Amino acid sequence: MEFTKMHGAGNDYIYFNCLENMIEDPESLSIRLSDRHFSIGGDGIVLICPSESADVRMRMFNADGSEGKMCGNAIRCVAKYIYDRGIARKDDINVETLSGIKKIHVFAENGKVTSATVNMGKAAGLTSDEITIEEGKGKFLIGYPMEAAGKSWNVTTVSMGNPHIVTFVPEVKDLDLMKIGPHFENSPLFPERINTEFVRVIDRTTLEMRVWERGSGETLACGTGACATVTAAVLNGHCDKDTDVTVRLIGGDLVIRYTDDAVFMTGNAVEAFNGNVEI
Ligand SMILES: N[C@H](CCC[C@H](N)C(=O)O)C(=O)O
Repeated sequence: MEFTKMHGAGNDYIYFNCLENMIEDPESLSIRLSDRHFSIGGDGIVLICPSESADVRMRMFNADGSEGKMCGNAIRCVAKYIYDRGIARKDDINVETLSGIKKIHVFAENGKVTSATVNMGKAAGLTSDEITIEEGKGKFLIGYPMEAAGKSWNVTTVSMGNPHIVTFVPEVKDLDLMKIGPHFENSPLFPERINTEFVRVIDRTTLEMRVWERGSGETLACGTGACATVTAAVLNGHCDKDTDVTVRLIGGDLVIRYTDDAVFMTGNAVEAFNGNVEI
């Protein structure tokens, strides 16, 4: 089957056009194809499916086969995919996700999308299924002391349609995420597991972030994670609302604007290559 390899700020997925036919067992396919040595390689796969209520429906699967409820970097690439191919050649595109319909405004040059701004919806607290801490159900937990990897960390909980915790640290470069990441991801505090962002505040409009993603490990960028990061920074007094904040990630920058009604994310969308794979 034909696939397209795309990335947003280096968060790379393998995309399949499922508008005509569905892929069986996407969970196993994601595990197999995400392997960076024995297959195409990626942070997971993304299926572009028909929708009754939007231009298309996005289903994304992490590298471990688990299905994510929302993916910020992937949704920009889905908008690029359908714009560039004339499936929906318009500046404002709607994409259905497991976390509702998201609106994407695309920026194109010579008929090809280069970047997009996504209305990621309203930031919220984690749902009662996502967290076992009573006071954290449905509300932001701000600076909650959490034990992980033999240390205590102050974390802030944020849902962007998928669950995140954000912790502010003096330095991110020296963190051994391969070692500590799984302790956060699999903490018993989060029954559906958790995405974790480690953040250094550079100034009121610039943050540096690394992420350990649920189901994919450390990725070069996380769109929902960058939105959770700026939300947590506003809640902790490090940044201002209604202001563009640049989140510096290993794979590139994302510009995030937190407002009380919605979080907006702007970033690139890049097509790397096309190919065919036995599925
Ligand atoms: N690992 C996430 C999904 C991918 C999110 C991330 N890649 C993004 O760009 O938002 C989860 O299971 O909730």
